[in-house]
Amino acid sequence: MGSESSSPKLLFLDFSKPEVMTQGSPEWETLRSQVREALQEYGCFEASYDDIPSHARSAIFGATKELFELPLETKLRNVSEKPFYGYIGQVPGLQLYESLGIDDADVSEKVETFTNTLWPQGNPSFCKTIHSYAEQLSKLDKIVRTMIGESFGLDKYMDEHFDSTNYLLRVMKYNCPNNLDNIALGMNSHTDKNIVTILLQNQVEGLEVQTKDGSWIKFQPSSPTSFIVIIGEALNAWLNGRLYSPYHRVMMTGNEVRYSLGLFSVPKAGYMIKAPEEVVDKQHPLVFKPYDHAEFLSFYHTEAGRRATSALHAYCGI
Ligand SMILES: O=C(O)CCC(=O)C(=O)O
Ligand SMILES: [Fe+2]
Repeated sequence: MGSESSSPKLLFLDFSKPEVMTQGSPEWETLRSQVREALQEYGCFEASYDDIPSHARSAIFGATKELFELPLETKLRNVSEKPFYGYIGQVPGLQLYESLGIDDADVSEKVETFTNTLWPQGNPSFCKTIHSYAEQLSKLDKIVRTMIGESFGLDKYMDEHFDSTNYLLRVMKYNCPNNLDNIALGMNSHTDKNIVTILLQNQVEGLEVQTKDGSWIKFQPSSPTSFIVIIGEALNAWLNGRLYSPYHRVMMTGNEVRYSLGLFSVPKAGYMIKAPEEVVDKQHPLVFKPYDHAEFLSFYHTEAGRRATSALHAYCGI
């Protein structure tokens, strides 16, 4: 146990079969238990999801490259009043990493605004590719959340829950380390603070996920078309800590550039994340006071928030 060579693989769950996608079918219920099991144990799983076919995946990586090839001064136009939603790059200690954020990427007018900021003359094919990817993948996010909600008996809260979240698409590039054999940090170890994250990477590996016992699993997809679903602290807080929100990081080796896309479901400002009574009992006493995600993020981005082992516990732990 514990060594990287013998480390377990993440569970592989198949969201491609139509029977599985019919809410209430026996296949749906089987998958729902597997989702719950995977998220309790690892906080993440590998997913196959054919609703984004291979030509759409090629298109999204084409659009991603096109975006990163823009001059730096153009990419810097991607700004946002929300911290860390805009362009990020040239960060000291994180030189390989560069990313841009598209808020409300499932809403076509928002993607159009983003596109026109970077291409004032317009770029309809980029716009369409990004929007249809986000829109299609948001369905997988909703399936996963519906399954989790059902498995905890929270069906009656789901409409409000979905209405209180939106989607950020973050497009990421990790340059390769200069020296071969030189492992380099692509992204620091962190937990996601949002609800659910769904990642797609090009063929270049690098993502590692920490298990409860502290060992690191390298994400080695069973298929190059797989997604990885990771849950964030906001979902775990809503569920009164009943799942596990894993630390993960990106370690780069070799001489190929890694591209990845993360679709993040995020609580809207003003939505109080409060564990419903169904998930609180004697065995599971309340872990967090109700909190507003946007206010928590402001704390997280302070010195005290960054230094805390768990920023969420420091902010609103009981
Ligand atoms: O690029 C990846 O695979 C991981 C990205 C990630 O963890 C994040 O953006 O939160
Ligand atoms: Fe992450």
